[in-house]
Amino acid sequence: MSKIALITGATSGIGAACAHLFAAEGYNLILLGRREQLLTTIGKQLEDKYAVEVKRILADVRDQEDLSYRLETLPAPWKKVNVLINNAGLSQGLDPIDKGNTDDWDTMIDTNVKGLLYVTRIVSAWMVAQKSGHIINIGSIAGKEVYPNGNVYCATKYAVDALSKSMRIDLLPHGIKVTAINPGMVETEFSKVRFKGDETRAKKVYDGLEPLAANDIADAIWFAVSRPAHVNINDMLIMPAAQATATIVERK
Ligand SMILES: NC(=O)C1=CN([C@@H]2O[C@H](COP(=O)(O)OP(=O)(O)OC[C@H]3O[C@@H](n4cnc5c(N)ncnc54)[C@H](OP(=O)(O)O)[C@@H]3O)[C@@H](O)[C@H]2O)C=CC1
Ligand SMILES: CC(=O)[C@H](N)C(=O)O
Repeated sequence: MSKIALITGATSGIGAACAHLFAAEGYNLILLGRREQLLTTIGKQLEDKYAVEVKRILADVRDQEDLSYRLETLPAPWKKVNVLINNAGLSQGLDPIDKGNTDDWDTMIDTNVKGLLYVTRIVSAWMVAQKSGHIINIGSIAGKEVYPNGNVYCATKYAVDALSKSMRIDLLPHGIKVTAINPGMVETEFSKVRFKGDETRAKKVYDGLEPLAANDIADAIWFAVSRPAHVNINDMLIMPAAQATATIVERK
């Protein structure tokens, strides 16, 4: 059987770009997300174009019981996952701490931290059993430096940074690589989700500069995954040329 990549949040943005790139490289895919129509369409496109096999998992990473059931009931050959891309994540709201919406906080913590942990708990155990694997965690520049009103989103990405470092230690004896990929501004559905569907506000984030595209991050992930067996890329911080820090950008 070909190699297998499991990608969470595969229905848009960085996750969908990874699905295309890994399929083009001949990987069979397990695609996970909540939007069934997109999972179906993307899966079919990749099967037709690249003659790879695709399993779709319609799941919310916050729902531990359902997620566990769906992963654990995969047929045994599909549990031989070579690459796990922990990409599902989101930001909701951009408010000072005294005005934040606590439901948004719960959503971000439950998705970006607890969801990532639930998936990793299961898939890392499969990797330990097979004594190989590569886990890619999608962090952020927001996990390297905080920015005004980023508070809880930044905290979740700092947690991802800490988890990447500690997973690397825990999984070292088992021959499993862990890579943290930390993007700056990437134009995806990210800002639309952050601003709850306000397309005008979302577009403004990228006004006057060329942001990264989802493919730029997929390329970086592929670079990390395609290194020789003795090489691990621990951490990458990738920003548009027009971005210097989380908040300092050059707009024309
Ligand atoms: N775009 C950017 O500027 C940056 C993004 N990032 C990170 O990159 C990752 C991907 O985001 P990006 O591609 O930009 O944004 P998108 O909004 O385009 O993609 C997010 C993906 O996550 C999935 N997702 C969200 N919540 C859940 C959930 N509860 N269960 C399962 N899947 C979920 C969505 O699928 P569905 O709705 O179908 O469930 C979607 O496929 C995130 O972790 C984000 O924090 C980091 C730095 C910068
Ligand atoms: C500051 C960034 O680049 C990031 N996309 C975010 O909004 O957190």
